[in-house]
Amino acid sequence: MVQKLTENILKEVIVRRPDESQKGDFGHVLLIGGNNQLGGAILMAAQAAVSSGAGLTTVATDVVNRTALHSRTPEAMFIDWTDQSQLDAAIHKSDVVLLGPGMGTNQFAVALVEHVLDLVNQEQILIVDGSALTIVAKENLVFPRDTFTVVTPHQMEWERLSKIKIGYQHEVQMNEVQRQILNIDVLVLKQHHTVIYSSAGQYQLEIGGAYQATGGMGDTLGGIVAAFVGQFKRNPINSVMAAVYAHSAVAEQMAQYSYVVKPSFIADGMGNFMAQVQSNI
Ligand SMILES: NC(=O)C1=CN([C@@H]2O[C@H](COP(=O)(O)OP(=O)(O)OC[C@H]3O[C@@H](n4cnc5c(N)ncnc54)[C@H](OP(=O)(O)O)[C@@H]3O)[C@@H](O)[C@H]2O)[C@@H](O)CC1
Ligand SMILES: Nc1ncnc2c1ncn2[C@@H]1O[C@H](COP(=O)(O)OP(=O)(O)O)[C@@H](O)[C@H]1O
Ligand SMILES: [Mg+2]
Repeated sequence: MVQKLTENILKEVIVRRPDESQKGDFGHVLLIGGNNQLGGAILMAAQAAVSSGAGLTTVATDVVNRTALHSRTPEAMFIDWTDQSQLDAAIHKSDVVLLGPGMGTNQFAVALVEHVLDLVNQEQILIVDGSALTIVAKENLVFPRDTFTVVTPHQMEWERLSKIKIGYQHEVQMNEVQRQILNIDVLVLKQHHTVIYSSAGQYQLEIGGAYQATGGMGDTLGGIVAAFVGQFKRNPINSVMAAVYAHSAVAEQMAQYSYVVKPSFIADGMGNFMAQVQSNI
């Protein structure tokens, strides 16, 4: 049975930060993506991660994106994704890896996805989105069994992965067997009124709307999810659900005075939104 995802999830997850704390306590997030054509995707994810409270954010991307990253989000660190030793060191240091926004699907991207799936360990959280999902589907790769894995496909990406056609992707299709075969811990099946499947049950978002139908909206969600699971560590499933709710709640607020809501505006609105939630506790 699909349950309604309510705003209560926000208060459960977004808690006051302890005074005795430092950036290392709020998650080191590594974002991997952005080829020489789709750099915007990883830039949006980076902006969203920083604005949603990731303690440290590193971006492994094509070198062509370095200046844009530094000028848009100087809080983020840069790694040239062809530098294998730097990349491996960054993967080892991170608490959360977001793999795929704007990555493209060429041979280099395929090898990179294989490498990252191989290297992540059981203490980390892996989020797979965008091109990386298309690669996993096309190359018949498997998600790591021991790493907590969150996937955030839109309906076509989910069709590629699960082989379930759009229109047949209702709740009974994502059962325990599929979860085990695909090694997915949380499936965020993005659509109008996104559905989230996990061992906690099936939850449907009932907020958000067509003002979100613009390129980069999912890339931004990926950054928010990464920041939330990185800093709110108590219950990763709840943290993913809170991220999904917050993303659309901010969009809904902005849609009151904007016909379309730019993904990067949602990123910028996150800090204020999270403060509102926390002060209402
Ligand atoms: N600024 C940037 O750098 C941006 C970079 N981006 C990056 O680009 C990469 C490719 O991602 P992608 O989603 O754009 O393309 P792809 O995986 O081919 O899927 C599209 C195909 O699926 C179909 N489709 C059916 N249902 C659908 C649904 N509910 N939602 C969406 N599509 C749906 C759809 O059908 P159609 O719209 O044609 O009817 C079409 O045939 C990825 O890494 C992403 O991060 C983008 O974020 C944009 C901004
Ligand atoms: N009509 C809509 N109503 C509500 N949410 C929408 C609508 N269209 C798109 N979205 C949301 O926007 C995001 C789109 O993700 P995705 O397709 O991955 O975008 P991109 O890859 O361009 O960043 C998802 O979170 C989806 O739920
Ligand atoms: Mg996407």
